[in-house]
Amino acid sequence: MSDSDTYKKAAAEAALEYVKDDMVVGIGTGSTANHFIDLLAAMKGRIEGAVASSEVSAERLRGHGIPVLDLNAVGPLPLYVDGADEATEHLHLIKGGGGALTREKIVAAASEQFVCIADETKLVGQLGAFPLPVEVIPMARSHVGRQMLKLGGQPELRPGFTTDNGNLILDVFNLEILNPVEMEKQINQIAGVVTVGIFAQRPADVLILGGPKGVRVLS
Ligand SMILES: O=C[C@H](O)[C@H](O)[C@H](O)COP(=O)(O)O
Repeated sequence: MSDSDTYKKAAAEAALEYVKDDMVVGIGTGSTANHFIDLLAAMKGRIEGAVASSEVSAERLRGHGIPVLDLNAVGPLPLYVDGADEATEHLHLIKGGGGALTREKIVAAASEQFVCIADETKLVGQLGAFPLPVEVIPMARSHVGRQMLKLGGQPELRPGFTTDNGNLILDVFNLEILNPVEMEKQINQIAGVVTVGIFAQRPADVLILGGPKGVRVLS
């Protein structure tokens, strides 16, 4: 296992303490969330099940025998655990490197507590070095791309990628995200945008960072 993977796993392990008996747990997507899913398997008899933020996570949960439930059938969730591509000390995030941002934002919005797990290299002073994923309706691809140029970013269509919702991803390079809450609102309002990968209006509640010196918790 690489160092980065070891740190991701350590963060995932630390998140297990937020899981309580009989919970339905919201589950994210990506390599860090995968560690969490694998560790959660040991608790499968104690939780009611999980709501997945992607088909790939649902598959992995089922592979461990963890029941995957429909968000509409379970109502608000007590806990959501997911990774991030970038995080600030204000617990604002960029997510969507794996393309699952829309369902992730839905599950985060429907959860009382959002515990974000990551290796400590994800902690940044300002969001935006990671190209910002924006999920768009296919016919709006060019229109949204032009609006991103006006905001100062360079959009690139993620090649050969379709989201679980049948849409496309624009990865927007070099955006200066000085005010994540405002930028999230502004991009969300562009016609054809399904979801922008800034998670600031609903930030994480807890950020668990794994690193060479152990695990650090920001909240
Ligand atoms: O769409 C994917 C998600 O937002 C992931 O949580 C994010 O890309 C981080 O992934 P990883 O844990 O693999 O670094």
